[in-house]
Amino acid sequence: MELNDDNYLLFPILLSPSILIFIFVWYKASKGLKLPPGPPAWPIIGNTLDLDAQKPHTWLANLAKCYGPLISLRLGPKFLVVASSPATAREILKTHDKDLSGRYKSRLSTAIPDFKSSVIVLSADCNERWRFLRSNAHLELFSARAIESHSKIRAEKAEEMLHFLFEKDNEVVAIADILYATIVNSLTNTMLSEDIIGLEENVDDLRKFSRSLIEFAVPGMADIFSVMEVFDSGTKRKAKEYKEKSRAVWGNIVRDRRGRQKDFDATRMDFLDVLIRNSFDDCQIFNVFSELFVTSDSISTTLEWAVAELTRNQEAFTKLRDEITKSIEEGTTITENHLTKLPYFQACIKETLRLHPPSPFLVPHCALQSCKVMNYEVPKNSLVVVNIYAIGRDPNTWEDPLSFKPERFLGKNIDLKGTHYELLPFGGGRRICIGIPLALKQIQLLLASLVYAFDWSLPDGMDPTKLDMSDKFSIPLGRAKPLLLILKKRKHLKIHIPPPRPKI
Ligand code: HEM
Repeated sequence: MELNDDNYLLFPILLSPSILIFIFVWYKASKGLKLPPGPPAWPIIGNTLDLDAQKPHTWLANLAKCYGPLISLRLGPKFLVVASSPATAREILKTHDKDLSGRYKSRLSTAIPDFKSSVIVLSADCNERWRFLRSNAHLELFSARAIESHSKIRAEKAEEMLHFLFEKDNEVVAIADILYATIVNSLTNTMLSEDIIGLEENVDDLRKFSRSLIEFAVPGMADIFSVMEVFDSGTKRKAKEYKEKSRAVWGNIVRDRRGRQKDFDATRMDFLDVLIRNSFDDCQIFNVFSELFVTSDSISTTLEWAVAELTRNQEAFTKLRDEITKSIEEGTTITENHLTKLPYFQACIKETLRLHPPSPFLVPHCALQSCKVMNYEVPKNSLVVVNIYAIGRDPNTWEDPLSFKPERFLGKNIDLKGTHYELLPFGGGRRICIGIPLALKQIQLLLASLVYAFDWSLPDGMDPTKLDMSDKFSIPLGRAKPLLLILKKRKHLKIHIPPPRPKI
């Protein structure tokens, strides 16, 4: 029998008297702690059955309204601590950053060979290996020099997307899929100098693989209730699937490159060469790449939300297009550098990330040490999350929080670098996202290209103000229904878009 996260029927059988005694002792001991407030918990199972797995972000936001900006819940014998205000986020990501900078070590992550020595996002703590990978990824992919040197790749991929969409002129397109394939290829070209998917291909399989990695960062039922380990065949199966799929995606590329190392040309070195030359084995390389490529989904999801919001808010769309148009010289291409100087454009991106953060809880942190946050105990090994979805929609922080109003950011000194605790789409502290510069460049270039090159409309003459904006919980937090859009190439485009380069 396979254990899955919805399977609670085994509890009565599993809870033998000795286990009950153990949990009772633990429960009594934790009673003495002054934990953050939270909803009443059942003995033994805690709040596990209360958790709304369909909409945890809104459920936890509502709990914060009842119990305050720092709450605690019990997942069996484990604690979950949730911060839902700028002040409590600051406590987690700045004041207690060192103690709370761990990641959850799930059974799934320990079932993969060499996992802990080849991941950044999911590294259980900030150890030497994490530092090595983080600094090398920074140097090769995200430093100012690296970002600049890869700008050609991003421009080429944006042009490929435009040509593809010109071909689909006036047809209905699932815009997130095309953006996703564009971003995946842009990222894999940056990391290992190759495309891995065609724009016309179905992206579902690749996206499914990418989303399966999220499960590595959170506890499943067998993590929470160790008595269930005996029934847990799901972990083994998922680990096997991950290994097979990661080999299928990266295996040939890595094998090929190893074969070409004798002709190594230092002037064309990419991140894959760096890993090979630092003696990473195949599995380790697959882990590094799988983890980094997951982020393409966050970028395309952000763009899909931005396009949906701008479709619904015609006034904002017109203002944005005017600003972009004025900044482009006749006969030139859209370039990344001038986009950073457009205030309304930057405000639209911040406003999208405020309302629709792809990671509504960041990547869950884990307490490496017990510590006191705002006079409450956070026990060692607690799972600690910041509900940035709740913070972004809190009327105590934002006026008219549910409306898309980029103007709110104009003239305000609020950036995305993790020190303005009311806006934290990339997290903060030592586990802050290292891909911020790349993610922003990519979002800016692709959004500007779509706004500038096309007139947008919805299928069947649908009224844009009636567009359904519901979300469906997943990581990244995406739209409940994919955005279907008709893009019509604008007449008299004054930018130059070179013809696509023939594929070799
Ligand atoms: C819209 C796009 C993106 C969003 C919203 C985003 C968001 C985040 C968030 C919330 C975290 C966790 C921060 C925390 O735990 O406090 C994170 C971590 C990370 N991100 Fe991103 N990210 C994006 C794009 C990227 C890209 C393009 C890359 C690289 C290719 C990247 C690489 C990483 C890495 C390596 C970490 C782990 C840092 C660590 O644990 O030390 N991200 N990101």
